[in-house]
Amino acid sequence: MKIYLVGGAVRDTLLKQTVVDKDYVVVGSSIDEMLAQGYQQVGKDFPVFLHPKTQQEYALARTERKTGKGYQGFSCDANKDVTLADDLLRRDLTINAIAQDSEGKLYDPYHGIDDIHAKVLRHVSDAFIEDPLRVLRVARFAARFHHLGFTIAAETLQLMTDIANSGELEHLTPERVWQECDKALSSQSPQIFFAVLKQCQALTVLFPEIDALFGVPQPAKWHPEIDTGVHTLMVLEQTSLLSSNKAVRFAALVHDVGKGLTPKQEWPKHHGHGQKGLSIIKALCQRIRVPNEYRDLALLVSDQHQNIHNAFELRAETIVKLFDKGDFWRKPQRLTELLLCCHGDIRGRTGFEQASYPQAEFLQHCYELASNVDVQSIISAGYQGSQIKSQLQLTRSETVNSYIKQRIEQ
Ligand SMILES: Nc1ccn([C@@H]2O[C@H](COP(=O)(O)OP(=O)(O)OP(=O)(O)O)[C@@H](O)[C@H]2O)c(=O)n1
Ligand SMILES: [Mg+2]
Repeated sequence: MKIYLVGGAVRDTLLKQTVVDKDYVVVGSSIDEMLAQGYQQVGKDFPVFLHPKTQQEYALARTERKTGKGYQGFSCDANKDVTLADDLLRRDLTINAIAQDSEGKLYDPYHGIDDIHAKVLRHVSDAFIEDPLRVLRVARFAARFHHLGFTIAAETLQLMTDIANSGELEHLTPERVWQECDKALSSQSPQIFFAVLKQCQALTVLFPEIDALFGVPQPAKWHPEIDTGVHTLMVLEQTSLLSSNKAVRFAALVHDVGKGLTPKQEWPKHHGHGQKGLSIIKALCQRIRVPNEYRDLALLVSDQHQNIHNAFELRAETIVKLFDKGDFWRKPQRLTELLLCCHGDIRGRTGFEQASYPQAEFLQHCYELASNVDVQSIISAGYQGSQIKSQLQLTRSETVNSYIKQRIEQ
């Protein structure tokens, strides 16, 4: 048998990127032989094993044939005669179909190295369409390598569009969709993931809530880019530049989904869109199993972003109530996360990419002052039971109020 390093590790080395995990392909072996050598089989449907010591993934070279719908409808053949070239042929992209032997020699029958130099994401063969998850994978690689200048080959984008239009994406499990989305959110340019899904018509199937924002206008005075879908991806881009926190990026993505519900006759205004968005966000998060931590921040951002933009017009009492509602006394980082999204929202407009956001500093200062109010002194002053809470709120509001007055006088 012969073992080759394959996939991400070879690609990322050639791209001079950090190698995350190592995948190996084993040619000329069998399940029994692998087990006899101490490898542990992990794949139920695929002959994939873990190395007894390193725990890295070793897969028998295989060919695949689609037998049913979705991710699981595969039958695979991993007999001893399957060659390296056969195995590489069934892989998604040419840049992922380069193998390297233990001496460092590269095997590249489908010209992945040329595509690395040309910065092209190109499918290897027609087998591409057999796995609908690849639509999401390619969108994710486009997001991950966007800063290096990578684009998707026209023929590959066409195949992705064909898959999207075939209805195959509907068979992907919610967990797989979220897994790809979550990885895309940690890439350098998450907005490209969604832009690519839009381009190949997969967005309407996978994220109809986001797709619905394209073609919805906003007032040109505040939004020179006008289109809400365009704005949404700009906000995701700008927020991602401000923060690598995936929950923050997700909240940025969905902050304006409520605008998709505005009746046409009210366009380009979107009264109360932040509150209208809440039910959409809840349904989206339930559908694709978004973690609660992401969902809760997204709900907060949708609900509060307009309020936060208007921070300088808010009364002290309203500001303190906002801190209560967001549970910031227990989770101070949530205020920071909310403010990052709001800053990204302001920057995610044509011509505002460098805008500062004084509301953030202002509210952070209000928060610090309010959280310094000492509960103990309220208790010592003789307040009891529910009085403590209302007195605490009152004192916090007074503290914030004197800061506001002092700011205005300056
Ligand atoms: N749906 C899929 C999943 C994986 N692969 C192949 O299996 C390899 C390993 O898959 P994976 O570890 O998921 O991706 P990597 O390309 O290694 O990228 P990463 O660095 O994210 O692990 C890929 O390179 C690709 O050759 C594929 O062709 N089709
Ligand atoms: Mg890998």
